[in-house]
Amino acid sequence: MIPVEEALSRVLALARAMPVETVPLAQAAGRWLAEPAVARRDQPPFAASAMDGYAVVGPAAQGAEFTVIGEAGAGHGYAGTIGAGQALRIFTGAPVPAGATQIVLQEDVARAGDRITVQATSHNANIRPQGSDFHIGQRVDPKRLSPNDLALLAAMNVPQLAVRRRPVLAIIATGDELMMLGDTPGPDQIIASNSFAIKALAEASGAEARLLPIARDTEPALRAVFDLAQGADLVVTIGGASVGDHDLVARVAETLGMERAFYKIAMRPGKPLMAGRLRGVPMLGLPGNPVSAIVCAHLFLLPLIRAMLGDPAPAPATLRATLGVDVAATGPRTHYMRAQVSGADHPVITPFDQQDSALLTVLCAANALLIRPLGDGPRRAGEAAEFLPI
Ligand SMILES: Nc1nc2c(c(=O)[nH]1)N[C@H]1C(S)=C(S)[C@@H](COP(=O)(O)OP(=O)(O)OC[C@H]3O[C@@H](n4cnc5c(N)ncnc54)[C@H](O)[C@@H]3O)O[C@H]1N2
Ligand code: MOO
Repeated sequence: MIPVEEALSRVLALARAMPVETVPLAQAAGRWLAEPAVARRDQPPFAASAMDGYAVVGPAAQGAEFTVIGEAGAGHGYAGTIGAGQALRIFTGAPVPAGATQIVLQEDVARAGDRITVQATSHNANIRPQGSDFHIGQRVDPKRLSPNDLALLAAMNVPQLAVRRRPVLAIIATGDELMMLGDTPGPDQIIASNSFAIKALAEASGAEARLLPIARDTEPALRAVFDLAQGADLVVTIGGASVGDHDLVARVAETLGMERAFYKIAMRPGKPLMAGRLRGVPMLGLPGNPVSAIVCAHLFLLPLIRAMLGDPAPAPATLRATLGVDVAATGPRTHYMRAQVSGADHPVITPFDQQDSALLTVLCAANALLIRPLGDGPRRAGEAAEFLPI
């Protein structure tokens, strides 16, 4: 058994950056930008009015009078220049005319024909200078693209983006007891439920996941499903990782040439995790117990996917909280306890009493994994602890 940190660094060492492809901006949400994108214009491209009102040569004090000589709207600038005593009717987003230094809010003037009288002194210019958001040439560096990033890049007039290709993840559930959702389970069977969590987690992290047929517990069946995984960028098996007579994953993967990075980790749940390189791509053998498989996905699969997509800091980001209850000493494995964190400013974390790695209901009630380091002594309520939000 190797420590979790060592296992993670060996998993990340399996990652190769995905190739780059170009996609239209409208299809780039959630994708990983691979190369800097560069603004092709200033924003705003001209000094723009921030308010509906009147452009004048300021400062406009209470009682000042101006003659309105024209109008500018968003998309319709005014070609002339504003001089002392003159005002231009102007609307939010319109280019500020030459000469004007202040936009007086329409609420702050009284208008009679083409004359306006300022009712209240204001020192706000209400003008957004040219380039006050960004300048031509400003870069957006590689990152995962949020909806906000897409708005920024669109404003920068960048229609195409160089992004990492999504890694294709092949998911192989193994075991004679498993049935596909929708089929009728026999008396000794359960639904292959883990695959759906793994698929959803991987897709939320930027991969494209494919559920392969369930592999029965024979070497030829497993080999046949491994063959179906060819072409994937990443292979994940679920189950069959332990020491039982029917746990064939390691044996079959090795006959297919898997170079093992490690097998077995000092963690709970997830001890029988296996990792390596199979037919040129990373492979993770997740344990079958539902919570073990899903916890291992958070700790190893998602960081691996992030590393393949170019994330420079792919490791899981942990947070700190105060223990809500006393906790017992840990054994020789780091324990990832299903827990509830509450309180935004001063988070308090409380693990569930039930920690069996088969309990999906407990996992679903949890919003965090309380990390109890291996070999740690008992801890009292009120002490600090680390957790991983899930
Ligand atoms: N003698 C020992 N027995 C076990 C050990 C051990 O060290 N010595 N380790 C235990 C630990 S820890 C785990 S975790 C499990 C993992 O075993 P496997 O990876 O071989 O998983 P399976 O035996 O195939 O299945 C375990 C459990 O999970 C259910 N399962 C499997 N796949 C799925 C799926 N896709 N969806 C939902 N549920 C699934 C399966 O039916 C079993 O109930 O081994 C312990 N045993
Ligand atoms: O991964 Mo195993 O559940 O440690 O139960």
